[in-house]
Amino acid sequence: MFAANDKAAILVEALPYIQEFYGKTVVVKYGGNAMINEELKDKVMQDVALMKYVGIHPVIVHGGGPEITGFLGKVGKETEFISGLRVTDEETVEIAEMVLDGKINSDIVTLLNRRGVCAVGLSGKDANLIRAQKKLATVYEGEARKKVDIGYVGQVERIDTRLLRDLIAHDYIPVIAPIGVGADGESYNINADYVAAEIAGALGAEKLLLLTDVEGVYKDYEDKSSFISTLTAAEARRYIEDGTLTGGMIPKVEACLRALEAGAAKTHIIDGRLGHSIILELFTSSGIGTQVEK
Ligand SMILES: Nc1ncnc2c1ncn2[C@@H]1O[C@H](COP(=O)(O)OP(=O)(O)O)[C@@H](O)[C@H]1O
Ligand SMILES: CC(=O)N[C@@H](CCC(=O)OP(=O)(O)O)C(=O)O
Repeated sequence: MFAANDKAAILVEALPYIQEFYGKTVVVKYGGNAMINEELKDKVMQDVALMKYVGIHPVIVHGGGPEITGFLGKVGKETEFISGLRVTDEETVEIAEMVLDGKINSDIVTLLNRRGVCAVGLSGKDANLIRAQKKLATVYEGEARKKVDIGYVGQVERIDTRLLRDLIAHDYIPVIAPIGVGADGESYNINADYVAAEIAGALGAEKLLLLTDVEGVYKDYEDKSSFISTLTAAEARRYIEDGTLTGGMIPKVEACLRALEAGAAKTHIIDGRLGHSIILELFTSSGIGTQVEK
């Protein structure tokens, strides 16, 4: 265990960060692949509660890809991803909404509330929070790229932040499921990274933290010594085009770039498998993960 002086040093190390982030908004994207077990989930909830109690305004956007895949499997439906996005027919969007809004969102709200904060669950349909339209997937083939129709997959058209700002002003923690609403009331399945990015941008968040199941970004995914701690926008774009980044890392890095462009100050991709990764990133001088910069 730590000696008393070491314990005090840890708290004192956090002080400048607590001062810096006091009163600021931090958007946390909690991905399905980082929801590994109950113990780890509770550590995320503790981190969020701690943020709240030191005066930061946390906003949670969650995913749940693996759980959606599990439910689709139970009803005999195959899952296909194109460039990190789920191909979503009418039945799939219904199941995705049920799993994300009906199950995962409510589970997170319950866990957070048990940690002594007041969380409020929302889908993007509530108060028209997330207006969406159809998104086509981009497939990169060397120099060429093509657009593919993947069904009820949405892209954010507009975030209406009024409800979020009201909730934050009254000390509630918004917990948001990545379902958008179209012009005719139809539901769109949106990758949670993109939703988190738009929300972080619209709220002018101090930070966007994307929790995932890797340490961060690697130049060569097979070589763990090629870890990148800071990625510039130009490098990020090059790595998407040249295939350095594949699958779910594409929306994640794109989300960071979009959040920066839309008004967020800093973005980080961090390892959600590591207990207390949020407070390690926020309150220690070394930080963790990959920071994506403008
Ligand atoms: N260059 C890369 N560096 C790190 N991860 C990468 C890279 N290229 C692809 N990936 C993949 O991206 C995945 C993270 O995306 P994803 O599985 O969608 O996470 P989440 O469910 O947290 O949103 C990693 O598990 C890894 O397999
Ligand atoms: C269009 C699209 O791919 N939507 C995602 C939404 C959930 C999500 O983003 O979950 P993770 O953060 O756990 O990956 C999906 O259907 O899996």
